[in-house]
Amino acid sequence: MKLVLETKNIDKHFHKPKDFHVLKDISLKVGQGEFASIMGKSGCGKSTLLYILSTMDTDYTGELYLNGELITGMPQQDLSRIRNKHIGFVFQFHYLLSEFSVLENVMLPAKKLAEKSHDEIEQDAMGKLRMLHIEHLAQQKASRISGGEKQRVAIARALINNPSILMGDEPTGNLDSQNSENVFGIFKRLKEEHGLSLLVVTHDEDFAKRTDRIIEMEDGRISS
Ligand SMILES: Nc1ncnc2c1ncn2[C@@H]1O[C@H](COP(=O)(O)OP(=O)(O)OP(=O)(O)O)[C@@H](O)[C@H]1O
Repeated sequence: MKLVLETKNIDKHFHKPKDFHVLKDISLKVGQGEFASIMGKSGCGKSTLLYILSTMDTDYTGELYLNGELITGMPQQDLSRIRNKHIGFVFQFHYLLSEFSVLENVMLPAKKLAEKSHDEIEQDAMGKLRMLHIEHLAQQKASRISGGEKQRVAIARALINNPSILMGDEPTGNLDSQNSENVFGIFKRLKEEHGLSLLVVTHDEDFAKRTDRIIEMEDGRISS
């Protein structure tokens, strides 16, 4: 199986207010087309780990590989490009720009990457909206759509640069059960129809049970 994400022996300490060994010897692998979830008690280090895996935090020891390439130690400028191109991120809160239209929000990460023309990016963005059955919302202001719709727009935005992996930090944490189910269905379809890899931190056992693999964390370690 082709590996999309791999870590070797990741350790991290917080130094303030006192030394705290938050991540301990984290080695994990996520293959192409794999849908994995991370579970564990509040405070066990899940978000801290996801921050490192998504290349936003570089203050750790050990190694992080994306598509077989060593990411650890790369200059910030390269990291930001790799992040934008290869990693999609969906948070608990959608972080859409409320005064921009849905379409403009989805186009933003592709504009930042600046590899395609405005028209191509617009076509791609409409394609993602169609895929998520929200193309009718394209011209709506982001502030004027429902919570479930906002999360689907956030997923479309995370997919606009065709990432290798989609990461989620409690992506259904703010949603009711019907909208959570919709998001699970979308993730499953992305895996099955598009071969996307997904790694999702969740407290929702029902969600996690239906992923390919649950990575259990306990006190900064992977326990199973
Ligand atoms: N910047 C920081 N400085 C010091 N300690 C921190 C910092 N950020 C997080 N922590 C601590 O590190 C531990 C792990 O936090 P983290 O947010 O990764 O946990 P989590 O498993 O994602 O929790 P939750 O499920 O509640 O979101 C917690 O004890 C937290 O208080």
